[in-house]
Amino acid sequence: MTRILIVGAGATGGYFGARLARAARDVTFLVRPRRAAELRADGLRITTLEGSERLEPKLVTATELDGPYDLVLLTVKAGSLEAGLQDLKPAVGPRTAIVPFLNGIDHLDVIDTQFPSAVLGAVAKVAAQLIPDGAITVSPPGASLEIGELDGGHTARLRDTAAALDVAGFDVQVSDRILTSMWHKWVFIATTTTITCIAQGTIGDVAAVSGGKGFADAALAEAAAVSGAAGHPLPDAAYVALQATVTQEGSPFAPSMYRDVLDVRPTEVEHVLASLARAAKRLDLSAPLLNAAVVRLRVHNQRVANASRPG
Ligand SMILES: NC(=O)C1=CN([C@@H]2O[C@H](COP(=O)(O)OP(=O)(O)OC[C@H]3O[C@@H](n4cnc5c(N)ncnc54)[C@H](OP(=O)(O)O)[C@@H]3O)[C@@H](O)[C@H]2O)C=CC1
Ligand SMILES: CC(C)(CO)C(=O)C(=O)O
Repeated sequence: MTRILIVGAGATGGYFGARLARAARDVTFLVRPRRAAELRADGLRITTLEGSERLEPKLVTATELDGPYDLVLLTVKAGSLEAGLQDLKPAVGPRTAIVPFLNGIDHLDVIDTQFPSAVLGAVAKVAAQLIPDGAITVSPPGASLEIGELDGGHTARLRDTAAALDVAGFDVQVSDRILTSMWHKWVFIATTTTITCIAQGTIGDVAAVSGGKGFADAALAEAAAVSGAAGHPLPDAAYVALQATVTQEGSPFAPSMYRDVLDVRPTEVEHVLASLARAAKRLDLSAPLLNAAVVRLRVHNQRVANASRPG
């Protein structure tokens, strides 16, 4: 059976890992000592609209890793990427496939440098949150995972990975254009983060005020222009659908980075927003809203860092 290692048992790793464990896949979570203690004491607790469940997950810490796994789901945030890859070293062999859940695309090169040819492209979708008591809450509309070889190839490891991940609780799709899918999700996450973090409200809050829809439209236009100029244009129908989503009245939607702001946690501003703003600059595109959101979130991150400094 495919040996699966989930790096991180936070919102996404905990949810997808729990679904795989429930389906009797051979799943181990690589966690740090504090999370290991919490999970040993309280179990891995997941709450969805259908109810709550508790699992006793198989855990390992970095010093306990004893050899390669077949498949690694990398579910740490961007700020923990380098350290996570370092910890992961004993678990990656010549045949290990790594599936990263991170938004954006810069991590692909970082992983490839450390573990050449191991990484698959991936788009993870779920609205999940690790709450302060260590449980994970998941909101509708459900979860999915799209994976693919970066060169679009149809390899045996891709087929094996998809088969190992094909369980109840999330959809799995294989794509021969995974980089484009990653760019398009990046457009979505950067747009909704820009809208909600600058305006300090949900998508519905912004759509409800005068000027809100125009602001949301403009944020989408900036992000989509970068994707297009980078070689991944949004098809017209996808653009129109995104436009409807980001201007939808009554929408309670808020991306994970806005939830991070509300909960006073550091955001992935450099990886998700600043990187796209830099791409805009390289491509000679103007992106004033993206740049404003970058500054807004850098200030937030600085406040969080200052607050956690002793004295
Ligand atoms: N949340 C969401 O709805 C979605 C998030 N994403 C993306 O997925 C990624 C993960 O997000 P999310 O799951 O929300 O993040 P969380 O913060 O909820 O979970 C990340 C987990 O990684 C753990 N971790 C960090 N470093 C290590 C390490 N070296 N070894 C083991 N565990 C480690 C942290 O544990 P600790 O610090 O306690 O040790 C934490 O529990 C992000 O890039 C995000 O953008 C994508 C789709 C949806
Ligand atoms: C947009 C969403 C919820 C999709 O899974 C996401 O990736 C995030 O909020 O970080």
